[in-house]
Amino acid sequence: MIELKQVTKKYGKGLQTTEALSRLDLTVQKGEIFGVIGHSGAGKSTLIRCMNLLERPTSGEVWVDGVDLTKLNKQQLQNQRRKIGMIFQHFNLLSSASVYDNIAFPLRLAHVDKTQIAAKVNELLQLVGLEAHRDKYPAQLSGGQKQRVGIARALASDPQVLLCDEATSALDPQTTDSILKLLLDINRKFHLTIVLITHEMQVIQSICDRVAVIHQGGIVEEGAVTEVFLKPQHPVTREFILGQAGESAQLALQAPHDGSSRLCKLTFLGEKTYDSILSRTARETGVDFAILQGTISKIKDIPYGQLIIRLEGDAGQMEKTIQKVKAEGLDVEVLD
Ligand SMILES: Nc1ncnc2c1ncn2[C@@H]1O[C@H](COP(=O)(O)OP(=O)(O)OP(=O)(O)O)[C@@H](O)[C@H]1O
Repeated sequence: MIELKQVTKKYGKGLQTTEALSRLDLTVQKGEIFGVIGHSGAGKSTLIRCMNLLERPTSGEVWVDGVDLTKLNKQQLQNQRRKIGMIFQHFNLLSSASVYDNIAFPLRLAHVDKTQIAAKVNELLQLVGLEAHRDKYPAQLSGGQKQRVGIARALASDPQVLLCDEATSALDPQTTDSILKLLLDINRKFHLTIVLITHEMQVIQSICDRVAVIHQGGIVEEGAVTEVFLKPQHPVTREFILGQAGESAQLALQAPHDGSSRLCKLTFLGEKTYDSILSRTARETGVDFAILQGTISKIKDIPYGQLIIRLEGDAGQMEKTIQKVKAEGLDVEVLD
């Protein structure tokens, strides 16, 4: 659906040049929710703004729905952009226009007739749950309501892609959840491809199917959220995930432990999350275990659990335990 090929973006000239993106390749599939995560200055905003040519890449190609946007003239680009909606961290609403008029704005620009506009805006107001607020002005709305207007406006021209530029970063956690839920509903209802950028792993974990980690203008890790989240490879990805698990994982690793014990991290995914594989296996092999840290959560709607345990007992039996739980489908990382 979206393909970036060897995209480089440089800002400034001569000695003042900053290379925000360096020969970056990225593919987003139709209908998926794709997240890009990275620290401040990594190139996230530049990347998402290159996807609709709000920023024109210095070199490289940007393909959306089979068309290379970088090759289009102004009129062709304008037409193609109707397929790509965008929402922003600070909403970018027209402050002197009502909720209704903000949503109607792109339709009026496209010379859609009045009756059709009314029908479409009413439908969108209902979709985002703002029917009761249609005549209010942005200043009279909460942050979450403003973002709902932003979403409705972005959907007015029935786009195939929705780009979300830090869309929940200005919102409190509860409002963030409600906006993420709305994005997920829209994705499922309309099979809309969604690309979002964020610096919060929680956002990726809640709604994304795939994720790319961006660092210094390049993608350092990419894959299904379950893969990247549960088995992070790159140090930057590990930082994001460890940042989330917080202090408790660090404390677990400091537990007393010697040659006659092994520290292991077990990952349970899907239905296995609720299975008693560990105690069953330990009973069979006769080893003991201490649970040092545990998490249970969801990645989108897939449950997962992670345990840091200390196995204690005969070396051979500890090894047998590890092999058995692996054979039962758990992922085991021997930490020490
Ligand atoms: N208009 C600009 N002119 C010059 N340099 C820029 C411009 N926009 C971005 N940059 C630089 O490009 C790099 C990437 O910036 P970008 O805004 O894409 O990162 P980001 O990951 O979105 O950061 P943040 O999370 O802080 O918004 C940074 O070094 C930034 O200073």
